[in-house]
Amino acid sequence: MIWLHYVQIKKLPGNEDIKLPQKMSELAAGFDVVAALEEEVVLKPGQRTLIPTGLAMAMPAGLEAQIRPRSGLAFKHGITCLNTPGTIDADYRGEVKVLLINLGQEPFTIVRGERIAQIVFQTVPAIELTEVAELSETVRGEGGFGHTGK
Ligand SMILES: O=c1ccn([C@H]2C[C@H](O)[C@@H](COP(=O)(O)OP(=O)(O)OP(=O)(O)O)O2)c(=O)[nH]1
Repeated sequence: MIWLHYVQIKKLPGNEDIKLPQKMSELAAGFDVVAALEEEVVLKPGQRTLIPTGLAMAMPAGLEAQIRPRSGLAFKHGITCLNTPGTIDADYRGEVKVLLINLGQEPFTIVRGERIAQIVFQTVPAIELTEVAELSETVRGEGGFGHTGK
């Protein structure tokens, strides 16, 4: 069964022309989001920039939204999200922004309305942290960071 979550989304003033995040196929996990830039931005190799989406959201408690790169932009141009996955908290009411970085060799131009990233919604488990003096024992113990070899 598919549980439907209701997320409110608002176009910020001056962004009435901006498309709402859109699934590009029936079962796509992500909603593509577009750049709400007033003027085009040229991202030089190694440069990062915060791109506005012109949108704000309100999710029910227990959801988060992740801002993830688009694989096509990453593969063809080296454009990715620096903080991937970016976290949008359910109580955040500011403009959703996308932190892009150009890891490619060429300058990359971003224009208004271009699909720059995707939003994937996730449920967040309710967690309560309990401080303890001793942790339960496991076979792995403190092994990590490649302790099982290649
Ligand atoms: O890619 C992102 C990441 C974050 N945000 C917004 C929504 C999120 O709820 C808020 C805070 O993000 P985060 O917790 O990652 O940032 P922080 O560096 O811990 O800042 P803060 O002290 O404002 O929480 O910024 C975005 O718009 N895009």
